[in-house]
Amino acid sequence: MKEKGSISIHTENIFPIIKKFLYSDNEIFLRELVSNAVDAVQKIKRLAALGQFNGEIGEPLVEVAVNKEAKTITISDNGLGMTADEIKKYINQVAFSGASEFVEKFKDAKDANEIIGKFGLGFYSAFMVADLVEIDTLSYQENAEPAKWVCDGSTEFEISEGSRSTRGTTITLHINADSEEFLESFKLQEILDKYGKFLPIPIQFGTKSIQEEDGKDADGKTQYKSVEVPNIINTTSPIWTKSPTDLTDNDYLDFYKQLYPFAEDPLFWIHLNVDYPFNLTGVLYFPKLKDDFDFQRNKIKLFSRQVFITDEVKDIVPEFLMLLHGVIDSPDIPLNVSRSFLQADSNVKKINNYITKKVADKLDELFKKDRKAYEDKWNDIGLFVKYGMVSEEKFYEKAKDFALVENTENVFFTLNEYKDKVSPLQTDKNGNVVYLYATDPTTQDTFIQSAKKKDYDVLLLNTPIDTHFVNQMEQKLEKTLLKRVDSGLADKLIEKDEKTESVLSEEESGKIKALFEKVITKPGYTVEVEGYHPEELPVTVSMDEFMRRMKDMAKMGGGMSFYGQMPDSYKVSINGNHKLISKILSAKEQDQEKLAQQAVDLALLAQGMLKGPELTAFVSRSVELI
Ligand SMILES: Nc1ncnc2c1ncn2[C@@H]1O[C@H](COP(=O)(O)OP(=O)(O)OP(=O)(O)O)[C@@H](O)[C@H]1O
Repeated sequence: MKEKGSISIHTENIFPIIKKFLYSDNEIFLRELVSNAVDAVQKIKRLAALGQFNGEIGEPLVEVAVNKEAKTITISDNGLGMTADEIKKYINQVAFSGASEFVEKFKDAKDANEIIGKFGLGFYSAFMVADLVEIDTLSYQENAEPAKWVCDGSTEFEISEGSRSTRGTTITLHINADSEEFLESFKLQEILDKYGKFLPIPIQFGTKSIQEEDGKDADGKTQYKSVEVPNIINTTSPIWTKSPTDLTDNDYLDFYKQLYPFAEDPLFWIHLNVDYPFNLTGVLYFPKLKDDFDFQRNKIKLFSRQVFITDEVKDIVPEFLMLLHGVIDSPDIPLNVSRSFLQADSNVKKINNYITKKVADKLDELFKKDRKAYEDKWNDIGLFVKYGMVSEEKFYEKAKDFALVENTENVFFTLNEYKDKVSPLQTDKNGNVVYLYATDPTTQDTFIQSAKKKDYDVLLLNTPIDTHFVNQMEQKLEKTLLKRVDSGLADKLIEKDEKTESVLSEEESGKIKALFEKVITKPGYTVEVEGYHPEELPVTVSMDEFMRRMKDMAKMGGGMSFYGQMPDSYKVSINGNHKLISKILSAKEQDQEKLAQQAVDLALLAQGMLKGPELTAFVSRSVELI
């Protein structure tokens, strides 16, 4: 048997094109060939199970070997093998209509995956690293003859009698000069670890030495000897392929360590398992939110039938869950196609919804089962939950029942509980319930205390996501306003019908206003004199809630850049009923300004806004006044 022929495509030579486009990702050749080998072994097992193959299957095995001298890498399997006709059918008839279309379509392609998957070119990725590829194969079929296929990367191939005497396939790659790095064992080991750690068939790569017991010495101590054993690089049944009922917490924790050896133990996990309307299994872990660096490094890994594909899971996993860790395995995700396709793919949307729902269900379960434990974890999971609530409507609907808010006394409430708690005292004259919140309890302490004096409650909303969360709550919760505790005096924040009358006459108010306007020389400050409770602060400086929020959003890149550019504007509220104000009014003319200045500086100081030369001037004026 000897035959020559042309690979059926219309243009001369696709391989230089493949090489050119695929070069950046060339390590995936090993993923493609090893997964073909795994498929072949799984197929023979299936044929045997179906009674269509009655011979010995033997121990399923895929072997990867490298020969540095000969500059070859071989991938052998004891799978179903191919006949010469099958080689012609599966290997030669490259599944695309023409190289010209191919070139046209993918001239801008950056990602090898895009091309390989689209055209069923897995096997041809071998030519990214080899300038000669051989297939030596013996089919499982009765009386099959071994066949050999050789191709040098042109469209010419040669089929002849093969040399394999046992069922299966050996692919030999003659590595090209540019790809000699792949002849290093450590490099191959690294690639195998990356893509093949959880393949379902044992993958052997050389041997390794282990210590084995070897009798006892004269003193009765156990002796050891070193023995060479096959180096199997993978775990064939990773936990996500098992049923949750067969797994213990330790199994999940061990697996987590295997995935992320340097990460701290996760908080909890979710086992995903669905087979309709799409196939998906996996385990998602909620990590502890300690180290930003870990987030960047440890990502969800995406597998397709236990072959690692990528850890770029954007579009498949909802964005707010990208901070989770773990694995997702689905043969239904079109892994090899372009991003725009992914976004439009309905399976991907369903998967996205499914994961969102599972995560919500799990959180709901934890919340209901052990509220205390859930609260203890809130600092870590709150970020996911809030992020999810602001970014996914469907998630909000579920999460509103188990999302927590924490007040400045570190007590947790659900949104409904909080509403019930504060409604009686914190409803304003228009029927709006006003939630007060602090973003920085240390610098906002004066205002928190002033709110507490009125028995108002203050929430702690001090994480980066809270700026958005505050807006979200205001939009979603009926007749509810959120005001940062330092955006005005408590009396002003929650306006009630009963008004404290100012003890100052109109003339006195005007005098005070003019005096303070004179001492405040900075632009953007407006002065207002009103009658608040005498116990309230004499002078407060605040920024309007709306303006400050918009500016915060602009800072975070929330698309409010218009507000970001507006100059800062502050309101100086003078409490006409405070005795300090009466004192200023009755002070000697020359002292009035000094006292007013001092009162303003104290207000700025309380807000952490008094800095530099102004702070220095304040200190020396204080000394003088004492
Ligand atoms: N080791 C092997 N043993 C038996 N058949 C093989 C082997 N490698 C490849 N084949 C056959 O060649 C075909 C083409 O392989 P190729 O990798 O190009 O595409 P694929 O595996 O069908 O798709 P893809 O790799 O893109 O997912 C396979 O479908 C299979 O029938």
